[in-house]
Amino acid sequence: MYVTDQDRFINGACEVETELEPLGLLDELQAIENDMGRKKLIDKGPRNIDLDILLYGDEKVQNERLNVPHIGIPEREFVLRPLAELIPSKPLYASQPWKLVQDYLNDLTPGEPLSSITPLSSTLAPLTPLVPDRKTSVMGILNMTPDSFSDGGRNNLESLSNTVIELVRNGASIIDVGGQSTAPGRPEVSAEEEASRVVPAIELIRSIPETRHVAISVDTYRASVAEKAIASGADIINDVSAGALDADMLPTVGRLGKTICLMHMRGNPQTMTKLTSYPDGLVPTVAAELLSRVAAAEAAGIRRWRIILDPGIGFAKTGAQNLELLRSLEELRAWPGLQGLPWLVGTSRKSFIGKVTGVEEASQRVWGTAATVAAAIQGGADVIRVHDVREMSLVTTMSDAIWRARD
Ligand SMILES: Nc1ncnc2c1ncn2[C@@H]1O[C@H](COP(=O)(O)OP(=O)(O)OP(=O)(O)O)[C@@H](O)[C@H]1O
Ligand SMILES: Nc1nc2c(c(=O)[nH]1)N=C(CO)CN2
Ligand SMILES: [Mg+2]
Repeated sequence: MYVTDQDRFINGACEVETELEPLGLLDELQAIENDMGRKKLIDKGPRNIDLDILLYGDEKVQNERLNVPHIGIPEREFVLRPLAELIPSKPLYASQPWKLVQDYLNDLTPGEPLSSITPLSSTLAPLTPLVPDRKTSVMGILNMTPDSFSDGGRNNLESLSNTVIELVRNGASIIDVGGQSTAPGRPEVSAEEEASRVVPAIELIRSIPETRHVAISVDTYRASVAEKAIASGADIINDVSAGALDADMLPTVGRLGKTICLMHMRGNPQTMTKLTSYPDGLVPTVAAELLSRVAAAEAAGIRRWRIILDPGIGFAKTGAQNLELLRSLEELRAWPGLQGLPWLVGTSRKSFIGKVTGVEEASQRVWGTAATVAAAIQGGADVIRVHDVREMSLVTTMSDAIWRARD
């Protein structure tokens, strides 16, 4: 990981007993590194020894010299694997699915190539797209737009706080905060206005004990909004344009080291409804266009293990194309160059469901949405993005029981 142009090296974890305080222990470890003649010329590059403190009992340390738990743990399988061997009984993250990751890591044959682990936050178990019995994550939509079709504006912090607590109680492990609608033809708001809608929501979620551990995603295609959101505590940037609408987006997320969702779309929300021609086939074209966004993201410094893909249901697609994509998720997941990356699928209440079922009112499209969620999970989705969190969490649990069994 990080610097791949270097010799192979060995990683291990060990448990020690010490009377040293955390900073004293760091001093001791650094003295050993120095004694061994450590030279570090490239950040994360070759060095003859590296001694890090991963955990210190259950203590948390946060100062300019030391962060414990080590902030690199959630994205480093070379750390997770020896840790899982060492402390199989200790869940390292707040949420339950971590146990599954730990069991999975413990089952791996030593020496197997590293598999893929996508961190969502520093407290939530990462996505493990290659684990057959992984649980699908539910991303709950929190619209902070006054024009949203789902639930209107939310100015009142107390009711907002109840809303997010409810989302989490009902099964959301990720909250997707949006300050501007990307539905076809909705008005654009200024970046300042958009940031002023999402930042207070992020701060609020981080301040409520019950929701502090969820991952916060921000639905934006603007780099300046992403930067402010991350500064307020967001973990994931959900960019419906996959970085194409703002040249600063990919470098910003790369620099800040966060996870990004790259969604397939064409044009912008104003023009996309006309851009539905796929003469070389829908699935091959969506795959190829996503491959080029992945390449752009990596070139901008975003780590491959911090990328989530999304077929972009309802974006530059006809109703029939949305259905075809839902049917083809397995093929997309297996596409050469895209294997091992996690997928998010967002179908919730969208108009193709209205078209098929004849339900005009978006908020009444719950049953139709349920069928799409089941289909997405059958196709291998790792995250589903929904409005009706309670109902769709039940659909997810049931779909996982059917499709995410180990055999
Ligand atoms: N838990 C920790 N263990 C060790 N060093 C830490 C920890 N938290 C913060 N640091 C700081 O990180 C600095 C850089 O560490 P080092 O040069 O070993 O980087 P590295 O090992 O390449 O990176 P990483 O620690 O991310 O693997 C150290 O000087 C130390 O002050
Ligand atoms: N990642 C992702 N983000 C979205 C999606 C979607 O399908 N996927 N749909 C939206 C419009 O409802 C808004 N944002
Ligand atoms: Mg180190």
